[in-house]
Formats: sequence, C-alpha cells, structure tokens
Amino acid sequence: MATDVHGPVAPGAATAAPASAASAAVRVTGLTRSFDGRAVIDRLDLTLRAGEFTVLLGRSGCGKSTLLRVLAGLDREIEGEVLVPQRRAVAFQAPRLMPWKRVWRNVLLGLPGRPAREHAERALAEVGLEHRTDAWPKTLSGGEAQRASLARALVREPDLLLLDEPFGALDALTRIKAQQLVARLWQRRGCAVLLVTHDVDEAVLLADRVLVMDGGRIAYDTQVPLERPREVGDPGFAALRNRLLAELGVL
Ligand SMILES: Nc1ncnc2c1ncn2[C@@H]1O[C@H](COP(=O)(O)OP(=O)(O)OP(=O)(O)O)[C@@H](O)[C@H]1O
Repeated sequence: MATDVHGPVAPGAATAAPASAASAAVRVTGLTRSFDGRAVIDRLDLTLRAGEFTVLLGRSGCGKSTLLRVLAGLDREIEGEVLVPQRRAVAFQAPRLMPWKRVWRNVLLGLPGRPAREHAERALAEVGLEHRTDAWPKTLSGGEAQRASLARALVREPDLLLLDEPFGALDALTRIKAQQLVARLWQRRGCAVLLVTHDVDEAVLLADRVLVMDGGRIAYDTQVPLERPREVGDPGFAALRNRLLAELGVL
C-alpha cells in the first residue's frame, strides 16, 4: 500500500516510516494541531490497521473532525508525523455536491485525468443509485445525496475511507439503511474505515474497534468482541454501550 507522509514535521519529530507500517492503514505519531495557541490535538499517537472498521467517539469539540481532516490531508498545519495511504477518501455529514453538476459528474469530481462516466456508474450502482446517475443534486433526497457522496468516495478506490458523521442528518429509517450500506461496502471493499459519530449504538453496531478521544488524545481504545450481524438486544451490546457512555462521561 503506497503511503503518504505529511507534516510539516516539527524539528526533532520522527520522520521515518516504522517497519511495521506495512500492515497499518494509518500511523500517527506525536500529532499536535493547535488553533490560536490551544492544542486541540495534543501529541496524539494512533495506529489503524488495514481493513479494520474503527469508530471515533468523543464529546463535542474534542477534536474528532480536526483529526479526520488531518488524516484526509485537508489540514497540514500540524506537528508530528502522519502516515496514511495515498488512496484515501472522505465523506462528510453534508454531502457537499456541486449543484451545477449532474450526479455522475459530482462522483468524478477531483479525480485526475478524464475519468469515464462508467466509473461513476459503477460506484453509483454500488450504493443503489444507478437510477439517479443523470439527476441534478437538488432533486435528490437527503439519503440519496449522502449515497452520492459515498459513491464519490468509493470511486477513488480508497484503502482508507474517512467518514465524518455521514448519517448525522438522516432520519432514523434512512440512517439504518445507510449504516447497513456502509457495513456492506466495507465488507466488500476490505478498506480501513474511520467513522466519526456521536451515536454510541452506531459505534457498537458497526465497529471492530472503538476509540474515545479526550484531552487531545485517544483516551480509550477497545476492540468490539461481538459477532456480526449485531443487534441492540444482543448479549454484550448493552455492556459495551454502557462502558462507552461512561468513558464519554454520560453515565
Ligand atoms: N479552523 C478552526 N479555527 C479555530 N478553531 C477551530 C478550527 N477548527 C476547529 N477548531 C476548534 O477545535 C476544536 C475541535 O473542533 P472539532 O470540529 O475537531 O471537534 P469535534 O470533536 O469534531 O466536535 P463535534 O463533535 O461537535 O463535531 C473546537 O473547539 C473548535 O472550535
């Protein structure tokens, strides 16, 4: 897997990729991101394994989106070292579709060269949106727009898929369907996923591993020892949910 090292790396910070990085989708060492002199991310270390579905929880304002933006390469004003696959894609809570481009053109937006329409069609079929290929974004429902945004991420064939509250604005039923879709896509694609959410049940439902961010670092890190598919009523589900709520300071 080709990796992208980005910084700028602070004087004295590590610069070489560790040998074990081959099986890691992400390796972050000593990452700090400050705004106005305040470190929102504070010497954070994190390794994400290739193919693993990781969910990132944390109180509002703790720095989850900031971390995701750094991993996406959208924010490089950092100290420390970040190793990520070159093939990575991000989808946000707002689908961010360009209203003056048809859906399929939105899916191909930003890809290098002149990618063929077929690439967009394949990705749209994967998210069940082939019938909206030529639609204008404003004619899509919220769930459809979010699926178009997912197709735009998938067409990049990512080794790392970064999802920032992608279901946050969806109604309950559409949200369940979107969660199931992401779970299926992940199983089919085998890419590493890092999903930011506020929903503890969603974390337990989808994740191999759950992280809780606090104080600018990963404060809690657990594997999810439950078989798939999971249901809220499964033995073990409630126990893990309560543990995570306690970590979040809710219980
Ligand atoms: N561009 C920026 N300029 C100044 N401060 C920022 C900027 N981006 C983020 N912050 C601050 O950094 C902190 C973390 O923001 P971030 O969006 O990463 O939190 P979050 O955990 O994703 O929050 P939420 O769960 O509410 O979305 C906040 O205090 C926010 O105000």
